[in-house]
Amino acid sequence: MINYTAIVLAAGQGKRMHAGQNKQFLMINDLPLIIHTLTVFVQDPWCNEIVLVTNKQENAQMEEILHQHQLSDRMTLVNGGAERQDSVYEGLQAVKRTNQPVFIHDGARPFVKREHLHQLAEVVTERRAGLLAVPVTDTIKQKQKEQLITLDRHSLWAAQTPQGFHYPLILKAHEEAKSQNYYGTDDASLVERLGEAVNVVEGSYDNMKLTTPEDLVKAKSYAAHKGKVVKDTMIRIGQGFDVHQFAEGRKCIVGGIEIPHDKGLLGHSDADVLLHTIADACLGAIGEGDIGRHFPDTDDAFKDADSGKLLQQVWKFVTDQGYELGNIDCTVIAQAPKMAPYVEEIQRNIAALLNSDAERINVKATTTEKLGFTGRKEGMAAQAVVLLQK
Ligand SMILES: Nc1ccn([C@@H]2O[C@H](COP(=O)(O)OP(=O)(O)OP(=O)(O)O)[C@@H](O)[C@H]2O)c(=O)n1
Ligand SMILES: C[C@](O)(CO)[C@H](O)COP(=O)(O)O
Repeated sequence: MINYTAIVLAAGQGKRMHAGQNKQFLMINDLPLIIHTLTVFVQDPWCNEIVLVTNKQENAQMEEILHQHQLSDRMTLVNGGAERQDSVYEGLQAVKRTNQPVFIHDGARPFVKREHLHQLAEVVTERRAGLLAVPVTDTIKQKQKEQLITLDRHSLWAAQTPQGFHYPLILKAHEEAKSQNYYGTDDASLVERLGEAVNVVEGSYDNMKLTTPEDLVKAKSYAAHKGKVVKDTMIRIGQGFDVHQFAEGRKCIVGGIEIPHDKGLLGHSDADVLLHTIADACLGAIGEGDIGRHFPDTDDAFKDADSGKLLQQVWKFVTDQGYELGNIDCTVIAQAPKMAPYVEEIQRNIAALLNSDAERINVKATTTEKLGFTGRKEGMAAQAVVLLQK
């Protein structure tokens, strides 16, 4: 997972839309245009910062619709400038996470696909600058006096947004353009002026920019038939529960961490009660049964197996189906050993196993007030809930 910041531009006037108001507020079926666009980023687990650039006169209206759609606390609002480029500059000033890729995106492009956002994040991380673009499909001609001269279509691409950059690079590009009073029609062109390569990620023709009334008709039809971002998100939830008894001469491994204790957990594998529970919750979420079905305790291959490796295999089933982690919440139930000193290390270890980050994983521990088998220190139990999304 690569975290990125999204600057979403909504401070224009939408004059070419001829709607008598900023096109960002126009309804595409049941949602305003800008809510469609923001939802893509709000729902992308890779996006951990959103800066929304608004028109000063429209602050109250924008705040109202953000509030209506429970998005107010997910983003920083900043006022834009006279031209798109001025608005981007204001957005850049408001970015807090300057050590991760920053994407600049038109609020008027509501249908960008998550897979392309992730490809862009990878390209920017490796090569500092990138943009989404598509090969042109019309024959493009250049007007020279009264004639149209045909250009070679094979080398022509239509630039889209987002365009993504290392923060210091795009800031420098904008500062240079500002000091020279140079205006370009996109951000990549400002970076090109510095002599830096901007790498292409082939996007989708669905990532249209709503500019004219005809575009609005197309967007409504697209949203109605297949592109409606809110309803297309698949969410799956799974829960797990597991118990292992204590035994002499065994290691006490919980969440992949060996915990000092006079007894360990008994099982066919390393008996990591917490990782088994999480694996079960993941399998439950994708409707794939439980770990007993995939790694039977009658199979010698799994004798003393490292449960971290089993969880990684389970996680591959999950990611092969296109899901990503929303979050995991789990509870270790044990009278002893004391778990609190190990909780953070366990969270980090689970995050590493799932190629995720520790903020998405919450591990709690409880005793059972000396009641039951855990209270009598005969064993340990664990529960987990996992949320997956794609
Ligand atoms: N001063 C400006 C101008 C444009 N934008 C934003 O940049 C995006 C792309 O610009 P465009 O499609 O040209 O939008 P408008 O400027 O609103 O449209 P028009 O040129 O027709 O007035 C839009 O999301 C728009 O809100 C902006 O934030 N600040
Ligand atoms: C940035 C852009 O969307 C890339 O295609 C485009 O250049 C914006 O142009 P606009 O005239 O400001 O809409």
